[in-house]
Amino acid sequence: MFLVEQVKVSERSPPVTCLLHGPSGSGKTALAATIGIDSDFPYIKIVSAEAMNGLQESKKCAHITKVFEDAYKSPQSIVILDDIERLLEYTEIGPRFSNEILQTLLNFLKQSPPEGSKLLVIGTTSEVTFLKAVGLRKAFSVTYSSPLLRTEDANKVLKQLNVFSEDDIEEASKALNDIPIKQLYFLIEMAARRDGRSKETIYTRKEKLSITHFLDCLEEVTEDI
Ligand SMILES: Nc1ncnc2c1ncn2[C@@H]1O[C@H](COP(=O)(O)OP(=O)(O)OP(=O)(O)O)[C@@H](O)[C@H]1O
Repeated sequence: MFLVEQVKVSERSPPVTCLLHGPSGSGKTALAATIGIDSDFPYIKIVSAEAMNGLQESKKCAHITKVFEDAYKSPQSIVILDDIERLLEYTEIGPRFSNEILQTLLNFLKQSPPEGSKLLVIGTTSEVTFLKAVGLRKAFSVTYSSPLLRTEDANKVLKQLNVFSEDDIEEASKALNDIPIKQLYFLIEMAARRDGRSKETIYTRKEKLSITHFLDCLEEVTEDI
């Protein structure tokens, strides 16, 4: 929430910009959304590849422009640029991306909002090297790396979720290291299915998850990688 406070006290200047980078599924979008929800800003908008699906390049630029222009009408706003590499239509093979969308984003990251309007831009990416190569990374004033879960982090998440018995929480977390939080949820849900239970039953803590099934699922998923 430091970022939100920084926007509130900022004088008229370029927008406060923060890039969250890290592996896919490590919680970047969730963190950006939480910052938006916890702020009391009247305008919060997520620009995502899903929302622009099927649009031509020029229409995508127009969509992004509209989001920023609407933000400028609000005294305090947050624009989340989710999965920037996907917004830029980046493909590793080639590599290819949309220069028109890149220039549109660079323009809004550098441009000062009009007087009376304060803006926080949060970008997320799993492809920070690509962003660096096209000059987008340095357009953000702050960068934050979203980490994988280590054993002690997994332990905290499992304690909160409370899907295992106490002893099993310790055993499960010892088996986990350096995994994205999304993969932890995936494993829990996979183990629940194998147990013949719905994920709702597990998450609502009506029944505990079998550690044996969980560890089997972990082994299978790790083998697949
Ligand atoms: N702090 C958290 N506590 C609980 N669940 C979380 C947390 N952060 C993320 N999650 C969950 O983990 C999953 C993945 O999170 P998210 O989509 O934010 O990752 P991401 O890094 O943006 O992934 P991608 O790069 O693939 O878009 C989501 O289902 C989300 O609800």
